[in-house]
Amino acid sequence: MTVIATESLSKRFPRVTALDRLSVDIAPGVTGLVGANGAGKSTLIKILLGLSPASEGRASVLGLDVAKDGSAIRESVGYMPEHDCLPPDVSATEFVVHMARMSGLPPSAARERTADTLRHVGLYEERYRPMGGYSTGMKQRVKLAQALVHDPRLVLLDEPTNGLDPVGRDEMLGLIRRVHTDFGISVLVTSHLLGELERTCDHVVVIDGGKLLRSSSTSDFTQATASLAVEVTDTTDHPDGTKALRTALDLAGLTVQPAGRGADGAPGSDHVLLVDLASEETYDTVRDTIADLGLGLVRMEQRRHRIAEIFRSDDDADAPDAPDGKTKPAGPAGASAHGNGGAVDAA
Ligand SMILES: Nc1ncnc2c1ncn2[C@@H]1O[C@H](COP(=O)(O)OP(=O)(O)OP(=O)(O)O)[C@@H](O)[C@H]1O
Repeated sequence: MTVIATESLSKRFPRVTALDRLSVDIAPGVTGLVGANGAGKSTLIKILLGLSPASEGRASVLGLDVAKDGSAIRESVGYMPEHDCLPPDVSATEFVVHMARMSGLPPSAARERTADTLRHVGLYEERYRPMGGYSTGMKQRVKLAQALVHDPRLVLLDEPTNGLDPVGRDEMLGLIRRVHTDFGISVLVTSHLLGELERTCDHVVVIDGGKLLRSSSTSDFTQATASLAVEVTDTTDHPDGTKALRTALDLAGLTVQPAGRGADGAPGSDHVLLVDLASEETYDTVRDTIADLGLGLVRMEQRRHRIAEIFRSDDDADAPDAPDGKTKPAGPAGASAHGNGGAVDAA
């Protein structure tokens, strides 16, 4: 079963091709749509909602044709737009009730659902305050609440973590996950941060220049790219701390290489080591080895993923279909014609 299916979907504006023969099937669950700014994410969402016609190709949402059934789609689908769209003088309650009424709910059901959804997004206490005084995080929560209020089967969330600090991001990602686990609603969530979607989504679709780069389960992405970037200080005992650490980690049986220069030509650092994340214990081994050597730890973090790595893993695997058979990659050759390589980082 698919909730969203596109077939050779294209959208051309006079100066730019925003979507270029995009074919992808999205199953129920939480799916991340990742791409750099301008990759075509918002354009795809607008087509899926029946708000903007495609130039070519076909798309269906919940089995409905986007070209013909726009209003039926919008009845069953919630939409959280990217940009700020909240009237500053009204309260969250007034606004979400209004959106519920616009979706066809009778007044009492609209009030009830509004209270439930605002509670779900953690805005219950502040719900009667004018939204002009809300923080960015609170505004994002109201936008999420209005997308959920009419009890949709699917929600399309356009950059819901935009403008949030790391804590706010984590909270929003947790809420998004619970939209599916608590209510069974499928989610398509866009971001330019691959790393944050990896933590939240069952499946990740990557687009670049309007083309499909890759569509696969999140675990496939993580396995393909998991490594630990480690940077240490030098000491009097170890004037080249990085070298000493590399030798010790080799002896401890870990696979280590210098970060050097990235495959996409981005500058790396001679002082950063990349350690293959064989298991959770890798963290402990690295920490203990650094402590034994008496070195200072500057940073230890899961390595940032870059679009270039996705190209590389596609090459290595000869652009295979995902195990569930849903993937139809456009292939790295076509995708690399666009200039956004390296612009998508992990959170
Ligand atoms: N109405 C429009 N007229 C002309 N060009 C457009 C229009 N809407 C989008 N585009 C162009 O289409 C491309 C894809 O834009 P889109 O907004 O879908 O990207 P995005 O992945 O959502 O990026 P962002 O996160 O920056 O919004 C961009 O080059 C954009 O400038």
